[in-house]
Amino acid sequence: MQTVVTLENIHKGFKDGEAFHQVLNDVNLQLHQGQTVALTGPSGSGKSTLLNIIAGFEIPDSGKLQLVNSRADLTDTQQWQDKQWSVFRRRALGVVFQQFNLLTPLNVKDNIAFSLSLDNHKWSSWCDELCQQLGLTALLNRHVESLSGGQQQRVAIARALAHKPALLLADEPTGNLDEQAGMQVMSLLTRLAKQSNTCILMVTHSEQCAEFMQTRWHLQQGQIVETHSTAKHQ
Ligand SMILES: Nc1ncnc2c1ncn2[C@@H]1O[C@H](COP(=O)(O)OP(=O)(O)OP(=O)(O)O)[C@@H](O)[C@H]1O
Repeated sequence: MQTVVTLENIHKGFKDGEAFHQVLNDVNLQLHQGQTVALTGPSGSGKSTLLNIIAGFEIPDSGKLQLVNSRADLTDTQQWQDKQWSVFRRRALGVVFQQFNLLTPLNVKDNIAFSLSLDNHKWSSWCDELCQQLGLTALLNRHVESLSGGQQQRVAIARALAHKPALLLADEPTGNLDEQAGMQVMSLLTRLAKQSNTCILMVTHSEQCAEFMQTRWHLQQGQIVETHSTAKHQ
């Protein structure tokens, strides 16, 4: 199976006044095509930091991060400049973070189409299917700022999956939804990711959301201390 991410001996800390707070302390992991993982752990344990490192929004203090490139090989990111990071993000990565970062002057369709256009993709039947399954078809011409939090969350998911990324990083992707809507979105997200063979690494505090992923990784004291299979809904 194609490996899409490897982290070897990753360390990351932040200065806190005079003190130094070690957040990730020798993290090692691999993610493969189509694999789905729930990342859990106490508040402040470094879950978002780990996602930010994989997305290139934070640079590790030490260690090796390899990511899949456009030829489906793994590449060491140490020498990557902004250009290589942006190519990786628009070709291989989808993100659904807590702030949706939707383009508020645009409507739903243009938000999704804009992100596709960054890598010269056009609207396809897959986009129609995504929108239909996410209940967005009737909302395509609505400005995103007029949508509810839950509707915006579904737009963020459609935008993240429209280019069939090799990797989806999701940080509490159902955080703005009530329990029933959250479960529906999780079910859709995992089904759609399966259709595009996308690997998902999802941060969650919700036991029920975690059960939609095949595997559970628990982050504590800077390390992934526990891994086991969950996959209740597979
Ligand atoms: N840019 C930053 N500058 C300084 N400290 C930071 C920065 N980013 C994260 N931290 C600190 O690193 C630690 C881990 O933060 P992180 O957001 O990764 O945790 P988390 O596990 O995602 O937490 P939560 O579940 O509450 O969202 C926290 O103590 C946080 O204050």
